[in-house]
Amino acid sequence: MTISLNQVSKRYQSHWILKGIDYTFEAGMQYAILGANGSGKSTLLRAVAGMQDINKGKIDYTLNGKPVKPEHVYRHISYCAPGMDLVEELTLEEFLKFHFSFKAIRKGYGIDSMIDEMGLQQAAGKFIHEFSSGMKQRVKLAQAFFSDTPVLLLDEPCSNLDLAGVEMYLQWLRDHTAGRLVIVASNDEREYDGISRLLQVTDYK
Ligand SMILES: Nc1ncnc2c1ncn2[C@@H]1O[C@H](COP(=O)(O)OP(=O)(O)OP(=O)(O)O)[C@@H](O)[C@H]1O
Repeated sequence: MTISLNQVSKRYQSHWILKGIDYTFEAGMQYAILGANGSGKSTLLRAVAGMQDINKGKIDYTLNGKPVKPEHVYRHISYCAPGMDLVEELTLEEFLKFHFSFKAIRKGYGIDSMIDEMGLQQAAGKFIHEFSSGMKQRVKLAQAFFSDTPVLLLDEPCSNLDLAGVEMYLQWLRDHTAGRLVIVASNDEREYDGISRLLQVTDYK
């Protein structure tokens, strides 16, 4: 999917956070959105995901040369952010089965092999409300990476991860992104290792 931003601007109350963004995220490419705390990275990523209204401008989505209606965009996007909720009353296995009853799973993977990749075999039957913050972050990353979508949007993907978790993330970034549009919002260099297309939100103030 290609996502084109045309003069996209966003304000909260009277304060403009982003102004006049003209930028195209090309299908199959990897990008990082960079900027200081509070500069608007998460806001921009949510707008790209169709989850955040904008005050000016337009965002166009094209899949295999055909326009996608904004109300259908969510079907093609996987999104992961620290603030997003998991269904904590479910066990890990139940949660993954629930999530992947709505979104197709990437070819060659099943619930068990995914839990293996997450390094959470011992926690498969445990309730998510009993997980640590780093374990929850692994689950959030997995439900995004292993969904069979052409777009992967990752906000601060290494939040709460230990070193092994960061390695797991970087491995997934190498293994599960071929042919997908990947956009990482970050101010941690490890999170966009190897990504050369960088968008600075401070250029749009
Ligand atoms: N719902 C909201 N209502 C009012 N202001 C908001 C809202 N959400 C974000 N903001 C403000 O918009 C600005 C950008 O926030 P945003 O979360 O996009 O920044 P960020 O670059 O992702 O920050 P960080 O690196 O700390 O995650 C901040 O000043 C924030 O206070």
